Amino acid sequence: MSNTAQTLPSGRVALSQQSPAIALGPLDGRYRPQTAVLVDYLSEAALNRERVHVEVEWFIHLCEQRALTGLEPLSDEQKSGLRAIVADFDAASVAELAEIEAVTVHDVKAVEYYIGRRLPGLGLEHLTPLVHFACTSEDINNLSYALGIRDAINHVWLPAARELVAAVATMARNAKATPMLSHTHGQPATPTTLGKELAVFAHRLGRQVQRVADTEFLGKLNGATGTFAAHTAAAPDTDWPETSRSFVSHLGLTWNPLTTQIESHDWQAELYADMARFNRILHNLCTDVWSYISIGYFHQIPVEGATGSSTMPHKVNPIRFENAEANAEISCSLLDTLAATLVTSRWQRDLTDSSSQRNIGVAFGHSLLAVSNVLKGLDRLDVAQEVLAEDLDQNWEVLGEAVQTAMRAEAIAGREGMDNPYERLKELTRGHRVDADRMREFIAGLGLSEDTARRLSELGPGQYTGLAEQLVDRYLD
Ligand SMILES: O=C(O)C[C@H](Nc1ncnc2c1ncn2[C@@H]1O[C@H](COP(=O)(O)O)[C@@H](O)[C@H]1O)C(=O)O
Repeated sequence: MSNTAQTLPSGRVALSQQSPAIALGPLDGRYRPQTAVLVDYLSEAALNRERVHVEVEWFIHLCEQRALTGLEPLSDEQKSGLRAIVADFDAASVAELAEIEAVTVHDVKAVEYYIGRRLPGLGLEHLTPLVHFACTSEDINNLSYALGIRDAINHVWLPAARELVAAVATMARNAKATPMLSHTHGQPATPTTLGKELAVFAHRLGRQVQRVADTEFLGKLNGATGTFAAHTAAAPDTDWPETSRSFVSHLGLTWNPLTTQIESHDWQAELYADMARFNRILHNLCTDVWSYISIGYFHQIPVEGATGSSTMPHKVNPIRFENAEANAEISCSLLDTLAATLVTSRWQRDLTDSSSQRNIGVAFGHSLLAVSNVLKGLDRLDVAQEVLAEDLDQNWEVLGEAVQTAMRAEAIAGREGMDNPYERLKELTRGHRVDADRMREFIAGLGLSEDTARRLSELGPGQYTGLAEQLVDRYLD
């Protein structure tokens, strides 16, 4: 249903009819400055440009391979003329394709005609039947998507994700020796360091980034039902599987030899599962940092001129982390849907993948937005050392674990009087606040060996951080 009226029934201006066009979705509207970079790889226009690219390269490949009687390798001039169709693809090309597609009602057929229109200018009119030769649309589509997704990953998503991992790792190193009370189950627990906790996130995110970087981008070109039927009917003497393999490899993709009409999309499902996992770990980082901000462990550095709350002037809200949470969730829901549905296609094909793959850029865009907001948010955090120290000092009972474990070691070494260590510490600490004096007095009265007693007496909650600092040094990449 289209609404072409300039005015709505309410008398309001029809925003849908304004020029320049007003976006429906936030990625092309409010958030466009952060996400426009993906338009070059994952927009419909980029898909069509990639389709032109694949058709042109297949045309050149068939000539180079002399795959049909009468074909000769093209001259350098002819090849660069063909490749210029791809290089020069612009807004006018988008409009022309739309005009052709309005007639064909078939997007890939429109690309074929678009290229065909340009062959006379290159002295190649006699080779018009070679455009889209023996191809089904999916031969072109799967390769075009694989190339667009690969480039979006390599040129956009991975650099952003790596920048984020590096930023978290830098924060982790800077805070590797900053003691912090832990909160397992939300309750005071064995202290750690802020840096070690951030290192966990850098490590986790880094693993997912590596999985994404290792993605195998598969492609196929084998005709309407994956059998090279049309190819062999037309030219039985050509080694079509090899011609297909060398073509797909020449594009920089991994050849998939066994498919139905469609490339099975399993590699996409694998990639989206990894990206979704990255988003979820990022979401976990956001909610942890948000919580640390809320209990004062981080100060947020106010942005000059910015407003926190429209009514409460004192506030600096953690909006970057909240925005990232929402965008990570939306990205995950799209990635999950794509991963779950793309692996299924009825019999030799149904067209659901065509419609759902049009949202790949949206899924990537929301993930990119989440990453960009976390980067901005982290950049405006200061560690509130005094709050961290004060919280540790209020929770001396967390040393109960240290004392009971040292007592066990003493008992195993044969020292008398070390009975029921856990129970004795439980009696002292469970549900009670224990201050420094009480804990030290208790330790002094235990009858520990001189060495252990000295070591424990030097321990406060701020020193009971185990190997946290060394773990950051040794294991954070
Ligand atoms: O090579 C072929 O085309 C073979 C054909 N299968 C198709 N394969 C790929 N694309 C096809 C197919 N069929 C339609 N279309 C065109 O896909 C477009 C779907 O539009 P949208 O739902 O917006 O993604 C829209 O442009 C459709 O016209 C078959 O019969 O098996």
